[in-house]
Amino acid sequence: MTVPTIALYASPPSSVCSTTHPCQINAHTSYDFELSSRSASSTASTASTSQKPVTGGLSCLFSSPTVKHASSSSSYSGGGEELGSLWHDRGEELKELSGSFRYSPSKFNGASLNRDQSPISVFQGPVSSSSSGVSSSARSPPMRITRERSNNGDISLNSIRCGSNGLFNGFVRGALGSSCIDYDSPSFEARTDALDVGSSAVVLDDLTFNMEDGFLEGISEPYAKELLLGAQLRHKIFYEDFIIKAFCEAEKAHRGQMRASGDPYLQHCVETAVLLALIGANSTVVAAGLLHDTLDDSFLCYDYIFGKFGAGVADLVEGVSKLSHLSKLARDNNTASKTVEADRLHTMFLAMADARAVLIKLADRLHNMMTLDALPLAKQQRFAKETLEIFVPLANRLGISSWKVQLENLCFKHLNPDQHKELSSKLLDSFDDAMITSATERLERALKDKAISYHVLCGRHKSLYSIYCKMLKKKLNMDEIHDIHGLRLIVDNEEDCYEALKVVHQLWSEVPGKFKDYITQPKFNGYQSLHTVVMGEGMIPLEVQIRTKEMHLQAEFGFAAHWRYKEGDCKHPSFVLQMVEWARWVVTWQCEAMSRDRSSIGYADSIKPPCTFPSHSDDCPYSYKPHCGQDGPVFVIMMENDKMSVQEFPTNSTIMDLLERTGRGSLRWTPYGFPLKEELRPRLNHVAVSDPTCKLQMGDVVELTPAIPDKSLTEYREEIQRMYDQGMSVSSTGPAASSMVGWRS
Ligand SMILES: Nc1nc2c(ncn2[C@@H]2O[C@H](COP(=O)(O)OP(=O)(O)OP(=O)(O)O)[C@@H](O)[C@H]2O)c(=O)[nH]1
Ligand SMILES: Nc1ncnc2c1ncn2[C@@H]1O[C@H](COP(=O)(O)OP(=O)(O)OP(=O)(O)O)[C@@H](O)[C@H]1O
Repeated sequence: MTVPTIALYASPPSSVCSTTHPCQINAHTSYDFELSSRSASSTASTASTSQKPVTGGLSCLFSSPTVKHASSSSSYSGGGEELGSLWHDRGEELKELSGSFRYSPSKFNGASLNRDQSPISVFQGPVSSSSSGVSSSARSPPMRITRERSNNGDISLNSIRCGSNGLFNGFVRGALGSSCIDYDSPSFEARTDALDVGSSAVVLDDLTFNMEDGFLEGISEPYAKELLLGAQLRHKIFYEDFIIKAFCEAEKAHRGQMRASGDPYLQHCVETAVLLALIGANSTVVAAGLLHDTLDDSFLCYDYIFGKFGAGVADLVEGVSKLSHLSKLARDNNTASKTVEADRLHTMFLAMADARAVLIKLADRLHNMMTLDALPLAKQQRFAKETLEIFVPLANRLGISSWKVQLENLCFKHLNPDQHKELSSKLLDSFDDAMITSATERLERALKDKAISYHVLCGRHKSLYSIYCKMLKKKLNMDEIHDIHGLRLIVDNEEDCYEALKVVHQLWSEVPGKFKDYITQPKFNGYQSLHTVVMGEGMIPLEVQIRTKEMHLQAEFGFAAHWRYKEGDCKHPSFVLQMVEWARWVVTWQCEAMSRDRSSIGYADSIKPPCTFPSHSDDCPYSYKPHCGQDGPVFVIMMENDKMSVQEFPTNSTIMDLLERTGRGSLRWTPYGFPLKEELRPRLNHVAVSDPTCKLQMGDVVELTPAIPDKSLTEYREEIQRMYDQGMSVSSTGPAASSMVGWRS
C-alpha cells in the first residue's frame, strides 16, 4: 500500500487514468496541512518549546543543503492547504480524555469557544451557510469519484467463507459480517455514479435534503443540517436514506454535547464518517462511523441500534466501543510503551474485532488527532504517544497508507515539535509532485513506444515522518535520501522488468552505485524487485522500483510484506501474519477506494488475491509455512491490583489457567467448588466469574480483584483494635468506614 501521488494504469480499461482518488487526496492533504499549518499551529509549537523532545535534534542531520527545485504546481496542493487548516483549526476535542464534553443549552454557540485552546477557528459563532460544512466543502480540494467499478466485486467470497482454517473462522465471519461487500447494493451504485463531490463547481442550491421519509424532521438545529450538507458535498453516500437515518440518530444521541473547542460533538461523528466514506467504505461502515460513540456517550443501547440498523451496524459500533475501552486502559497504564505488550495489543485489536471496527476506530482517532490542538499540552502528547504506539502500527498492518502517513505526521508534530518545524521548513520546497507527474507521463510514453505493457505505474513522495525516521535510523543528511521521490512500475514478467529498466536508464541518468537487482538476488525474506535511482527533472533524485505483479503481491502480503519490513526485526508467529494478511484483504475489499489504489493490491483484472485466500493451496507462493492451523494464541488483558498486562495463552485456556499463572500463593478450592487464589477473585469482562472452566477468548479483560481489600482490612482491624482499646465506637467516617461496605458484601 503506498501513498500514491500519481498513478497510471495500462489496462484495463484505458491506458491512462490520472484521476486523483480520495486516498491520494487524503495523503496530500495531510502533508500540505502539515507544512501549511505552521502558522496556524504556532500557538501549539510555541507552547511546547519547553517540552522535552522525544528524540534528539535534527540539526546535525542538515549539514548539507538539500536539493532545491521548482515548487509544486499540482492542483491539489492549495486545496489541501485550505482543507488542512480548516480541520486543524477546529480545535481540541477528545472528550474521552479531556473528560469535558459539555452540555450546552445554547448548543452550538461560538461564544463558548476557548480561544486559548483553539486560536483560529473557522467555526466561530453560530453556524451559517457560509461557514461550517459549506465553506469546508467549498475549500476542499476537488475530489473525483470515478465511475470505475472495482473488479474486486467479482471476487468469490464463498471460497473465503469456507476457509478451512479454524482460527480464522470467527474472525472471517465477523469480518465479512452480513453486510460484507455490498457492491450490488444501491449504496455502491450510488457511489460509483461519478460526480465531483468536492469540487467548487458543486453549488449549494444543487443540494437538497432527502426529506421523503421525514428523517430530518426532528432536526431543528441549523448546525446539524449544515453538517449533513457539508458531508454530502464531500461524499455522495451521505444522500442515502440509510446514512441520513444514522445521521439523525447520531444527532439525537449527541444533541447538546459539545467538544472542548465549542464545536458540537456531532461534528466529530460526521468527520469520522466522512473519512471512512472517502476511502470508499460502504454504507454499513459509514453508518457505524456516524454512530460510533453512541453506546459510550449517549442513551442509545445495542438493541436500539440493532433494531434500527441491523446487526451489521450494531456489532460494529459495539466493536468500536470495546476497542475504545481497551485503548484507554492501555493508555492509562502506558502498556504500549513495552514492545512485547504493544505487539500483543496490535494483534489483539485486529483479532478480537471485525477489521472494519478497527477501521472506524482509526478514522475516529485520525479526526481526533487532526483536532488535538485545543487540548492541554500534556494530553496532546499522551494521545500522540498512544497513537504512534497503537494506531499507527494498526494502520500500517491494515495497509491504510494515507491514514498512517497522516497519523504519523500529526504525532511527529506533537511529540517533536522542534524537529517537525525544522524538517517541514527544509522540505517545504523539496516535495515536487509536478516532477513526479511529469516523470510518470514520460515513462509511460517511453514504455508505450517500446511496446512494454505494464499493470501499474505510480509515484509517491516520501512522508515527512518517514524521512525523519530514515535520517535518524541511517544517520543520513536529507540530501543523502534518494527515495524522497519515487516511481513504481509493475509489469507482466521478469523479462519486461529488465526491458523497462533499460527504458528508465535511457530517459534519465543513473546515480552510480544505487542499482539493486533483487530479482536475481532476492532478499532473505524473498523480496524481489529492481531498484534504481536516477536524476530526474531538475536534477532531483528519483527512485524507480520495477517488479512483476507476483513480486508485488509478495511485497505487499507475503513474507516480505511492507508492514513487516517497516516493523523491523519483529518475529511474528505465523498466526499473526495470517491474521494481518486477512485483515488487509477484508479492508481492501470493503473499501472501494482502497481497492482502486493500484499501487498496492492491484487494480481490476491486473492483480487478484492469491489463490483461495485465506486457505492457500499447497503450492501457493504466498502461504505462510507452516500453516498456523487452529492453535493460534489468545491474548487477554489482565488487570491485577490495578496493573494492566497483555497475557498470551494457548488456545482453549481457561480462567483456571489464568489463575494458576498469576497472583500470589497456590490455588486452593473454596467449599463452594470455586478456585481461589488467596484473596483474588476473577471478573471476566466486568462480570464475576461463576464458571472457572470457561474458556478465554481473544480480547477478554480479566480483572483479579482482592476478595478482601487488604489495606482496608488492615485499617478496619486497627479501627476495631482502637475501639476496644479506647472503648469508642467505630468511626462513621474515614477509609475504614467506606471500605466496610465492600468488605461485608
Ligand atoms: N515490501 C518490502 N519492500 C522493501 C523491502 N526491502 C526494501 N524494500 C523497498 O525498497 C526500498 C529501498 O530498498 P533498498 O534499495 O534495499 O535500499 P536500502 O539499501 O535500504 O537503502 P536506501 O536506498 O537508502 O533506501 C525501500 O524503501 C522499500 O520501499 C522488503 O523487504 N519488503
Ligand atoms: N519508489 C517507490 N515508488 C512508489 N511507491 C513507493 C516507492 N518506495 C516506497 N513506496 C511505497 O511508499 C509507501 C511509503 O513508504 P516509505 O517511504 O515510508 O518507506 P519505504 O521507502 O518503503 O522504506 P524506507 O523508509 O526504509 O526507505 C509504502 O507503501 C511503499 O511501498
